[in-house]
Formats: sequence, structure tokens, C-alpha cells
Amino acid sequence: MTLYLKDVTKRFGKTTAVDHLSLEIPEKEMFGFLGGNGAGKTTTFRMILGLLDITEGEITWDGESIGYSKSHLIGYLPEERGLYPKLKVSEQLVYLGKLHGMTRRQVLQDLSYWLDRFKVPEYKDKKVEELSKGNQQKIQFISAVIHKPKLLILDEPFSGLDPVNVELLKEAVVDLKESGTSIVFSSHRMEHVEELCEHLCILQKGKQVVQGSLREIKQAYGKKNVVIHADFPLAFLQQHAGVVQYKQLMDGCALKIDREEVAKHIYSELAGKGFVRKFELEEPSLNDIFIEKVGASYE
Ligand SMILES: Nc1ncnc2c1ncn2[C@@H]1O[C@H](COP(=O)(O)OP(=O)(O)OP(=O)(O)O)[C@@H](O)[C@H]1O
Repeated sequence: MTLYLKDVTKRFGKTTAVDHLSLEIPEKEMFGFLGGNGAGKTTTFRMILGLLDITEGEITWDGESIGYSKSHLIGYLPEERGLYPKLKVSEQLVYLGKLHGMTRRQVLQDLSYWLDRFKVPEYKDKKVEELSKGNQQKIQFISAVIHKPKLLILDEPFSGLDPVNVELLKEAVVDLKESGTSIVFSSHRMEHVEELCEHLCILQKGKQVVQGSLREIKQAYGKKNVVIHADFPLAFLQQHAGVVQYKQLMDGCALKIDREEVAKHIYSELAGKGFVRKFELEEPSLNDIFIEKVGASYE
């Protein structure tokens, strides 16, 4: 069940939060949604979930508009976490699970699995308010997946978690994907998207500035990072045409160039000057691409 967004626009008065966004979110994949603060990610999620009306355009899943009738097939981890502080974890989950048509027994069974998996079995009978922020987030994640949704939407799932918990959650997300769940998640952390997503989209002020598979996006960007180790000074490269950034390293330098061909010119120039121990043209990181495309407007 592919999720399609066709020319989707959302306006709040004079603010255009999402501007003619067209996307195809493939089934059983992980799709990364990137953008600076206020780029329109949460607004897009809310439209997908039917929580906000679309101003223009269309969103379809399995050929139909999503709406509430399919809400039991969708799991959502909202950005502003919304658990009831006074309820016990188990009560909370039973309540949510029942809304999705689960029995109390099923919920408690699955909850035990998840609490064990997240290494917090003792939280079952604790009130949400007694848990730390990061641990509340784990419970919120469990509440998004307890009913085994086919489509899982995660708004900044890793924010506020320590590195051990980030790993636990990442593993859980990968397992869900492998068992057939389609997952869309937003993140400000490029390395998470780079590690987990096959396809992605970068939004800037509501408009998509990059979209496609991670591999295609990187190929289209070209290799613009060069690392050179040499037995002679390289500082003269700062003035070389096409070099946009020069960083001195212990035994050489790291350059950013404005196009791949510049590396060839530099390479032939270095050959006559002495021994070059290393000359490497590196793939861009998603961070490089993000910064170039979204640039100064990213906070
Ligand atoms: N209910 C609303 N009323 C008016 N403007 C809104 C509303 N919700 C969002 N916006 C505006 O829409 C734009 C996009 O906001 P959105 O929350 O979707 O961004 P985001 O990409 O999720 O940002 P962040 O990474 O900071 O969470 C912003 O300019 C925001 O101020």
C-alpha cells in the first residue's frame, strides 16, 4: 500500500506551511522526512493522519483517502508527546489498545514484550509521570506500535534519548520494517536518516528541495569532498579554483570543491610536487547535501 501525496498544500491564513508537495512513500520501506524548524514536517504528518484538512491536493493510501476509517492501521508518535501523566503505563496502553480493537489480554501480552525489549519491565505499573522524559518516550513509542500498524509515522522519534536508547529504538524500528511495516519518520539528525532510510525528502519552507533514493541523491550531488595526505605543504590549495573550503589536517588537508572535475585538476597539479600518500574523493554525507540545499535557513 503505497502512500501518495499529490500536490499537497496547507495554508494557515497567510502562512503556507506545505507548498505543492508530491511524494510517493513506498510500502514496507523506511522514508526519511527532513527539514529545518518550521519546514512543514509535522503539518504534513497531521494531514496524512487526517488530523488537519488539506488546503489543496490529495493524499491517498491504497488508492483511497486515508481518513479515520483507516486509523487502526496507522501508528503515530507525535512530536509533542501526549501520555496521561497520572495513569499507569499498563492502564494507558490498555486504553489505547482497546481503541484499536485489541483485548486487554493481548495488550498486556504485547506490552510485556515491548517493556522487556526496552529493558524496563518494571515500568508496567508505574505512573507515566514517575518516568524520565526519555523513558516516557519509549512508552509513547510502544503506544504507537502496540496495535501492529501497517503504516507508522514517527515525528522525531530519537530526540531526547541517550545513545543506548537510540540504538534500542532504531533496532525496533528496523525490525518493524523487516516485518512489513511502512515507516515514515522525521529527524534533524542526518546520520539516522542516512543509516535507516532508502528514500527521503528534504523540505524547505514547505517546498521539497530534494527527493529520491539516498543513492540517487548522493550520485546527483557528486563527490565534492577530497582528503589529501602529502609530504609537502598543501595550503596553496586554498587559492585553487573550485575549492570552497580548506581544512588543515595533521598530515594533509580536507577540501570541499564545487564540482567533481576540480579534483582531477588538483590531482594532476599535485603529481609534480612530491609524494602524495593519499588522495581520496569521498561520497557526500547527507549532512553536506542538507546544508547545501537548505543552507542558512537551517537552525
Ligand atoms: N496550527 C497552526 N496555525 C498556524 N500556523 C501553523 C500551525 N501549525 C503549523 N504552523 C506553521 O506552519 C509552518 C510549518 O510548521 P511545522 O510544525 O509543520 O514544521 P516542522 O517542520 O514540523 O518544524 P519542527 O522541526 O520545528 O518541528 C510553521 O511556519 C508553523 O509556524
